[in-house]
Amino acid sequence: ARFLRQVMRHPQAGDLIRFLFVGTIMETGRSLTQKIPEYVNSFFMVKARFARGDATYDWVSSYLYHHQVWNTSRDFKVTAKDTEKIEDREVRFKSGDGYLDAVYEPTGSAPSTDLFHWKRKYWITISVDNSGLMLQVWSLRQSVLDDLIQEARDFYLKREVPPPVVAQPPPPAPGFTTGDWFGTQLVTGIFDTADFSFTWILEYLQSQDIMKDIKHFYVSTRQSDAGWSPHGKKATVHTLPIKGSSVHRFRWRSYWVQANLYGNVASPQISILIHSCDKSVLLDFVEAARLQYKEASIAGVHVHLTDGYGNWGRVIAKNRRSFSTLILPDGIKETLLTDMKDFLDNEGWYSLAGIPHRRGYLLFGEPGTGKSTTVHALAGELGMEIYFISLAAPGLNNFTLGELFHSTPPHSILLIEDIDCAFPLRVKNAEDSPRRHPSPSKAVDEEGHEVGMPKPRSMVTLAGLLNILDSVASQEGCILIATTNHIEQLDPALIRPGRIDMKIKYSLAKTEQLENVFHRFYPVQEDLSKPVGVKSGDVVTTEIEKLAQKFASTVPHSRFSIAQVQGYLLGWKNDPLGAVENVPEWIAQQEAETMYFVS
Ligand SMILES: Nc1ncnc2c1ncn2[C@@H]1O[C@H](COP(=O)(O)OP(=O)(O)OP(=O)(O)O)[C@@H](O)[C@H]1O
Repeated sequence: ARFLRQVMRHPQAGDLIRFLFVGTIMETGRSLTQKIPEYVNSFFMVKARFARGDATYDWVSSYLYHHQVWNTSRDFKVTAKDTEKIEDREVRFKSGDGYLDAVYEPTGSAPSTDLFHWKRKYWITISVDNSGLMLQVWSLRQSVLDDLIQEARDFYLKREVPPPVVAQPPPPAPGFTTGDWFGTQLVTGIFDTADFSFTWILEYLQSQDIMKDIKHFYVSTRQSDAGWSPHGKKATVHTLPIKGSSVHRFRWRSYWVQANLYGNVASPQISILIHSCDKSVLLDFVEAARLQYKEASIAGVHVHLTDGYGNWGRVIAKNRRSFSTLILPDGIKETLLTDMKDFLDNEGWYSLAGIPHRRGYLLFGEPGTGKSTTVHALAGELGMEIYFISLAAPGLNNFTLGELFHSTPPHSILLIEDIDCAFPLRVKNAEDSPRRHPSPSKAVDEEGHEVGMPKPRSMVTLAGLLNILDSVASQEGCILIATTNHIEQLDPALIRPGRIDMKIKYSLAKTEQLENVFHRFYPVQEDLSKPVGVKSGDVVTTEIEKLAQKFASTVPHSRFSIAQVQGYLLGWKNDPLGAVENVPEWIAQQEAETMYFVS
């Protein structure tokens, strides 16, 4: 204490204390003058930061752009672009002279600050820098910011200008993935040719006129592939967008969608990016495409062909064949149709009974008697698609056939034409042998065919085919229809119930069928005195019935196929009288030809 008193008595000590005191007060005052505005600011202001790449950034910036907040900007990036595909936050000129236009964008390289009077009520300070946007709303309430963002979002969803292009997705994996690469505001679906959904999506995009600005095409006049044609089956020239040519943005329902077409002609791919967080929107999109495709296939019949590598490839759209034009002996058509409908309607019964829900039909008989025609007519009548397999197709073996069976969608018709070609051709000296086909128990070569037997026309073996028919690969809910001209060449194991449940024999034309074919060529309409299209002199509607009977009684029954009779009638398509009068000559000619070939 004595030391302290001595120090205080020192003349400079008082100055030092005063200095410290005044210094402290000044420093406190200085920091208060700094803190008070910050405090006042934060008290009267709500701040929000929006990062580039985030959906909120897109909403708010497009909203502000629309309200001309950046009209005062003095720092632009200028690029030449096609202004038909204009993006937000760009000043645009449209010259219409076919050249690209100059497009201005605020650079954001140096921070800039603008003031926005929102709703003539709230002042908002807006700063832009490289990382994004900063908003300061002059208000005590955060709800003002909430309202602003909500309004920006609503504006964004309703606006007519598409959102910015999203970069091409990485190499696709089949199926759906939700916005892994782009953040949670995008839902992405990838579709490639190997999957049926590819055709649905492509046709859907084309039907919405979405690809009208594509500039590079693969052009083909040969393929009748419904998938690629913008005008369906009527077009004679088909176009397939080529790699790198297309990114399309469009509005679907209330969402913005970006469709990218990429890959090459052999394996094109489509990715669909939807500006939404909700995966179900993508599922709805696919469903809409599927339904449209289904409607189109009700108008016609889609036939899927194989690509030789175990995949379903091209799709052909065929005209729907009316069931009434199918001419079979009484009751056959009705039996087939009723049986198939019953099968399709009773899936639940099959599962309760523990029986695999699949059904097989064998249509056998002479060529040209209507087996393939029956399948087409049934597909049209039941609204089903045909998946067509020829066992003699190059590249088809037990493995690829299994793959095809496995990837056939339920509720379709799997058609195997000429199923006998999987087995060795009959040889004369083997004719009477009880077993003419390779037995799984006999020695087989490396391709699975029995040693010593004549080579079959297909790489698919009987054992392989039986395995596939029984295996789980065989799709449930499918109708298998096999056709053959040589039922006698089929192994009994192949056509036993469970594999083939119903066998229908197709015979050469009987009298009633001949009459029917005649009527099909010269249809009669009640209000016309002449049959439709008939030119020959005196024939009137009432006479057609008599002519049909005469024709049917002149042509020997069970001698000619409907295809042969049809071929003859085509030569007289406007002249029923001529057809009847000249038919004996045609018959004699046919018989002479048959004798010539037999001898
Ligand atoms: N029963 C039929 N009803 C209607 N048209 C038929 C009938 N049979 C044959 N045709 C006509 O003949 C043509 C050939 O018929 P389709 O191809 O159906 O015969 P197929 O029995 O399948 O012959 P293949 O055994 O040679 O394949 C078709 O254009 C079809 O219009």
